[in-house]
Amino acid sequence: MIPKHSHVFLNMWSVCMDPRVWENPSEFRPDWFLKDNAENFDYIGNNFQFPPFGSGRRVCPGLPLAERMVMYLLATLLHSFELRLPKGEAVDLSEKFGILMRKSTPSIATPYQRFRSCNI
Ligand code: HEM
Repeated sequence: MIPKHSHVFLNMWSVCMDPRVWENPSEFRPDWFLKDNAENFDYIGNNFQFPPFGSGRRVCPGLPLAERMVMYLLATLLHSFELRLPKGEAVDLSEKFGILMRKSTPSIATPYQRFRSCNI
């Protein structure tokens, strides 16, 4: 386990995929972040296990806005639209390494409105 206040330079992104920190890091396991576990995954920049917003002097200044809005935006989108892939296609989660981690195959999905009265 990496010490909480390590002064060793860490590559922020590789630590998110480090099996010493995360058991089976490539697995999609949203339960890691459920309420009971949430306090273990502080993301405000003091804990290097999970630094999605960076850390230190250049930590993301949009964190408080993102924290309030991302869940709301995502929930609204998923509530209002069903996203369908082209027939016969599956989502490919393989990654392409770079400054930003990208999907190696982009997914193209079509949003279908779930409710007739939906205005967004
Ligand atoms: C889920 C949403 C977001 C994520 C994951 C995110 C992530 C990041 C990360 C990783 C950095 C680099 C931090 C570092 O160098 O240590 C950064 C920087 C930055 N972010 Fe965000 N960000 C998000 C949303 C936002 C929003 C909503 C805003 C503005 C409204 C914003 C504005 C900025 C700015 C201006 C910087 C540059 C800070 C600097 O270099 O001093 N971000 N962000």
